[in-house]
Amino acid sequence: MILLTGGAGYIGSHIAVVLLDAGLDVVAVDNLSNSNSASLERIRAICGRSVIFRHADIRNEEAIYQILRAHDVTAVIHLAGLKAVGESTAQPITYYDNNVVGTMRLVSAMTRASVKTLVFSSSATVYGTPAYLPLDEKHPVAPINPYGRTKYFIEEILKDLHESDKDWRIAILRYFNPVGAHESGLIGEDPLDVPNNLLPIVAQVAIGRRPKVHVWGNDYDTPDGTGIRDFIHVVDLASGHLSALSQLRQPGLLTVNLGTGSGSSVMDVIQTFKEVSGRPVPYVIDQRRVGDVATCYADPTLAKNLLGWTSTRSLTQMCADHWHFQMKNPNGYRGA
Ligand SMILES: NC(=O)c1ccc[n+]([C@@H]2O[C@H](COP(=O)([O-])OP(=O)(O)OC[C@H]3O[C@@H](n4cnc5c(N)ncnc54)[C@H](O)[C@@H]3O)[C@@H](O)[C@H]2O)c1
Ligand SMILES: O=c1ccn([C@@H]2O[C@H](COP(=O)(O)OP(=O)(O)O[C@H]3O[C@H](CO)[C@H](O)[C@H](O)[C@H]3O)[C@@H](O)[C@H]2O)c(=O)[nH]1
Repeated sequence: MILLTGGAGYIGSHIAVVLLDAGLDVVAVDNLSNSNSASLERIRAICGRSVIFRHADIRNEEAIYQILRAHDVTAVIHLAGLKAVGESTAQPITYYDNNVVGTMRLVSAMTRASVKTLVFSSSATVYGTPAYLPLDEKHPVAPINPYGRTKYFIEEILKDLHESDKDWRIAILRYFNPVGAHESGLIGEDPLDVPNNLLPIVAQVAIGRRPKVHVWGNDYDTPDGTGIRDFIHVVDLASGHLSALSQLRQPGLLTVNLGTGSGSSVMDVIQTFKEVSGRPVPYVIDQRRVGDVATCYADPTLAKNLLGWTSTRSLTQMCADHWHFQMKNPNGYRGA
């Protein structure tokens, strides 16, 4: 049995599908602070079987311990956390409490239950401003906001834990920019508030929920002047977790990028989305957003060599699947 924290969320729901499809059993823990339990019903519709759901907070060590014991959990995939960069700057203590303290309570419960296999969701945001590209795992880490620092501190805590007890099997996965949705259109990204990330904004403009995309700067040192990111299909990202679990059959700690290795600009995304949706995507050029870097993409070689994992889905597929979910669920899971 795999415990999936944050299992009702965007990436968690896609990981649940990949795990169930691989024949594994899943217990999902989520406090639903940024998600809707409707996603869990949709998982059942896709896979023909369910995840077990426990509504709990990862900071509740006793509750997590009881769940680990009751379900004979052998490994944990840990996604639960807060992820909005701007909010983390306004509310740093909330972020440190939820993400860092939450992870400490979780690993304490795991230690008590003798469950020592952990896959952790980190982020390319730990690299901060790239000193060189593509970003490999040896690139220095220097996050530039509290959210990024929570990920960095958790990585360090997990390394210390592994140093202290070599029985631990830990995979730290640094995600680049997850986008898209399951091909069924049943699960996808459903931001509860105004989205910050590019794809959900573009999708909401294409469907008419917002008037236009604000392109944050077209004066970067990139071919079209707009920012470049390594967008990765969420289903490819999810399958990387299955590969990481297989690799953790031996004790050890690994830190691996999950990205495609190629970058697309903001204008590439808008143009591709326009093509796959057949809808206009009006945009306006605006000031640069504070804290943004010009270009960020992964060197995915280690993931290939160590995990035997590579991403396979194109930007067109990412936009098409994102659009499919948006069309089927114009108001997200609300009303589902
Ligand atoms: N989406 C991205 O761009 C991105 C990029 C890099 C890393 N990540 C990381 O991946 C993970 C999942 O991200 P996502 O995009 O699916 O976000 P999400 O908000 O959709 O999912 C996170 C889930 O965790 C739950 N949660 C939050 N705090 C909790 C707590 N204390 N106890 C129990 N549940 C809690 C939320 O309700 C939510 O369902 C996060 O850790 C995030 O930092 C995301
Ligand atoms: O309305 C928008 C939103 C975004 N952008 C641009 O689109 C690109 C991508 O922006 P996102 O906000 O979608 O993604 P970021 O790369 O800024 O950040 C995301 O990916 C990072 C990892 O690379 C971290 O995980 C971070 O938490 C997560 O939000 C940037 O050039 C940004 O300026 C716009 O032009 N307009």
